[in-house]
Amino acid sequence: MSAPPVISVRGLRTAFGPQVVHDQLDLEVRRGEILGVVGGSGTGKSVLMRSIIGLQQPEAGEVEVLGVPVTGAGDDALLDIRKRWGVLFQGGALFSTLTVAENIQLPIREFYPGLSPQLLDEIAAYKIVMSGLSPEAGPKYPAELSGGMKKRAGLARALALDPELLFLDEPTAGLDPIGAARFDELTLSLRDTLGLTVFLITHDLDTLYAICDRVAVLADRHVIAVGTIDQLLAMDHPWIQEYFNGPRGRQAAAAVTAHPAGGGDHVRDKDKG
Ligand SMILES: Nc1ncnc2c1ncn2[C@@H]1O[C@H](COP(=O)(O)OP(=O)(O)OP(=O)(O)O)[C@@H](O)[C@H]1O
Repeated sequence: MSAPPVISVRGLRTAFGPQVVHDQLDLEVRRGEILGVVGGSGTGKSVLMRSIIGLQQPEAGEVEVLGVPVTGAGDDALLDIRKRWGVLFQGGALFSTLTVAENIQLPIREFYPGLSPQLLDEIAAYKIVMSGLSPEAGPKYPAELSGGMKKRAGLARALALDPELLFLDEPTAGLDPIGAARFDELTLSLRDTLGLTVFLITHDLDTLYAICDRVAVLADRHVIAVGTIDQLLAMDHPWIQEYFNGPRGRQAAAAVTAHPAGGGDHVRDKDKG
């Protein structure tokens, strides 16, 4: 019997006034996988993430996360489940008036108000190192960080409560290719060492090839396909073909073939198994 999905979305319908963003959208995310979510600009990837984490109430449909219904859940149920996921929003969403360490401590204080300042400092220092920042980043303010450091600080905050599930909204956007590849490696190694499930919105084809186990494609207001890249390539949907088989897609595929030590092998090997 297969394990229950970590995220289950059924029949989701989301609208803003007359604009219907999702209709009859279904999606399942499996435990331990890195699921890439792609789609043209404005197809509703971020809105989908917000619906899954209870920030956007759908007009219809059901969302379950870690076996807990999110749609229509009361504040108490949501509070309990929010502890079990971490979110890196687009742009990092760090509080500019707080240091990196204070940003990381914020969700911990919210859920565990009795912790001593010393313990909070220790936890923040641990998350900072875990996210690939140097310890000196702790007392810095977001304005003093580079784009890549901001992403890592946002990641450290997302990891603050030792989540089982991580949501990443365009984590490599705005990073140079080397910084983006390093962030991909970090995501992969955190998934492997912490046993995380990762819901990853991205436009970055290199990320998809390098670290995603499966990819969900959003178009026409729903998920039109989910599968490994090889499985998607076998479909004749025009957007999928243009996206993965266009010049950038072919370049990303070639990069994985040229550097077989990267995560792409892991994707393909896993698929074969
Ligand atoms: N709070 C809101 N109020 C009204 N419309 C919204 C709101 N949030 C999102 N939308 C609309 O929903 C649609 C989907 O937005 P979303 O941000 O999910 O797209 P996306 O697929 O993540 O795009 P991108 O790849 O450009 O980030 C867009 O047309 C957007 O304008």
